[in-house]
Amino acid sequence: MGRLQKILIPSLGLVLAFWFYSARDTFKPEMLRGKRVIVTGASTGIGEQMAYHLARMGSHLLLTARTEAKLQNVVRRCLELGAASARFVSGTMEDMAFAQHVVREAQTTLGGLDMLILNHVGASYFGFFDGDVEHVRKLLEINFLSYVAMTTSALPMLKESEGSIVVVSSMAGKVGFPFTVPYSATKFALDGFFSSLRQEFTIQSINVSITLCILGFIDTERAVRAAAEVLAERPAPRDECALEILKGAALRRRELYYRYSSTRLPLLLRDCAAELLDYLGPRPSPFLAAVAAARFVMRWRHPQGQSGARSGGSVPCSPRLAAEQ
Ligand SMILES: NC(=O)C1=CN([C@@H]2O[C@H](COP(=O)(O)OP(=O)(O)OC[C@H]3O[C@@H](n4cnc5c(N)ncnc54)[C@H](OP(=O)(O)O)[C@@H]3O)[C@@H](O)[C@H]2O)C=CC1
Ligand SMILES: C[C@H](CCC(=O)O)[C@H]1CC[C@H]2[C@@H]3C(=O)C[C@@H]4C[C@H](O)CC[C@]4(C)[C@H]3CC[C@]12C
Repeated sequence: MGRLQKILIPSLGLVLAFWFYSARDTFKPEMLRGKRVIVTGASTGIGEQMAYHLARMGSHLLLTARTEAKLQNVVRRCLELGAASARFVSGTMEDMAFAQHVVREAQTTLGGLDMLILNHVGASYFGFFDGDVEHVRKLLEINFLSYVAMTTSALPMLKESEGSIVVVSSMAGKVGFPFTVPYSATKFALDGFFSSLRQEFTIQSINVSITLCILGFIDTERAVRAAAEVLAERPAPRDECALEILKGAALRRRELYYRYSSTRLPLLLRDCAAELLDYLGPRPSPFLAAVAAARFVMRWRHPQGQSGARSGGSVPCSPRLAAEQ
């Protein structure tokens, strides 16, 4: 009987887990047909690609970014691809009044809102933190506060439609890596705000889903220009990334990882071997990553050599730079 219990209970657990995961909904493009969607940061990159996918699925689109000429082209292409309707509002998300204005446009032109896709990101840099506090403040306004402002304004419409909020974040919003200090701070803030808000929605039975998207390196122009020479990782395609975000949103997933292998798996490591993940960092190159891993193991086996080994002035020294010195 005892042996039967030892086998039967875990087997039952496995069967239930398999049933739970395999019985989850599957995505169909019709899910987004006729939906009224705002996409921010839609003039280039992942936002532009999301607009094209939504257009093919027959959604109503309200696009926004700063550059009017680019938005005009994206709207034209969306109409060619089959969007139910497509329009844009141009302006900067440094201005919270503009963020709220975009949401009001959805009310007046679309008569409501089903999905709010928060994707825009202000320009930053890939390098050591330079101490520019004003840059951090400005980036927080663009990458975080405007997301809060738009969500707050859109909530009455989203409650009405039982709609969705999609927050495009990054691995840099889950794990601290060198060279993205201001950017990473804004992405961590998004997790804090939206993960807490999701809990409150559940408590209050508010049927508005929040999908937090954790992305790795994607082949958009700006990201490739900033980081491709430094990172060993090959960037993933932006059109596939855009589609995965929309699938996750339509299925009302709480979090989405793209690509899974370069985001979810390192995050599992974060929870059980955070120091190793710190040492590997944003994988500079296979050789330097191996050097960093070897150094980590050596230090782990001989902990007396630890003090000061990682400090390089006031800013921690990364494995990449440490190995280069
Ligand atoms: N590419 C990558 O490797 C990764 C990207 N991500 C996230 O994905 C999202 C999209 O990134 P990606 O497509 O690469 O970025 P892009 O730089 O290609 O696009 C950024 C968009 O934001 C708009 N934008 C920039 N500044 C402002 C502003 N002040 N006000 C309003 N709009 C602005 C830009 O348009 P315009 O200049 O016309 O205003 C553009 O449409 C971001 O949230 C980013 O953090 C996450 C992980 C990795
Ligand atoms: C530095 C880039 C922004 C440049 C600019 O604003 O002009 C960053 C934009 C996206 C970043 C990548 C990202 O978010 C995913 C990874 C997160 C890790 O913490 C670091 C490596 C990333 C590939 C990261 C690299 C910098 C960006 C390309």
